[in-house]
Amino acid sequence: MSRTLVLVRHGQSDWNLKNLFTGWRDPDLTEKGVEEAKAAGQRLKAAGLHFDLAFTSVLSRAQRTLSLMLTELGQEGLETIRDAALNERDYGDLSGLNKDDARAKWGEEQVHIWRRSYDVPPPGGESLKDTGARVWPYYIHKIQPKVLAGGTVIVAAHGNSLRALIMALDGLTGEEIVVQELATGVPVVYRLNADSTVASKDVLSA
Ligand SMILES: O=C(O)[C@@H](CO)OP(=O)(O)O
Repeated sequence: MSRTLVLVRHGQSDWNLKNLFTGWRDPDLTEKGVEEAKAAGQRLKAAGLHFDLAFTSVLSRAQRTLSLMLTELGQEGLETIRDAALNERDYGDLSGLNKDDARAKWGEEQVHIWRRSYDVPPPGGESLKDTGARVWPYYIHKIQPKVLAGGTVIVAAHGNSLRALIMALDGLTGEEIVVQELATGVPVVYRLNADSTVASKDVLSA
């Protein structure tokens, strides 16, 4: 029984590089992002992982990251389910704004609250709690059953949709998740027990 779940945040996007709030906007990967995705695939291969199913969002940066990893793994044709439930948190009115310009306008503290607090949404957007409200049911109903059936499953998604998932898997509180960051292109490998609790967690960093 493999019961393995791998989470990977997409490689650097063009808007990560430009320091813009991205959310549901759809920039492509940068060259660095492409290299990060390939390196993630190589690390998964070196760890001996072979996947039964993939999940990703409907956004290009996550889909392309998945496709680049699967090419490295020699699994280009892997069955893949794409769903907006795994999209990045919606940044609302901040989408497309420069993060430093936002700090200059609203102050460092307010921008940090919008970016990292658990339940304060940015104007017109989603808080991490709101993001979890769509990610957690999707995980419980669609992803977890495949893992508990013994599968090896990869999820290529986004900084905040994956932080919401990690909060649930690791049993973190709203205060504890605030300081958790997720690097681009770094696979996090969970092995689950039959009762769905986490048996082990390994971060495959460079
Ligand atoms: O802009 C975004 O959508 C996210 C992820 O890049 O940024 P933040 O780190 O502010 O949550």
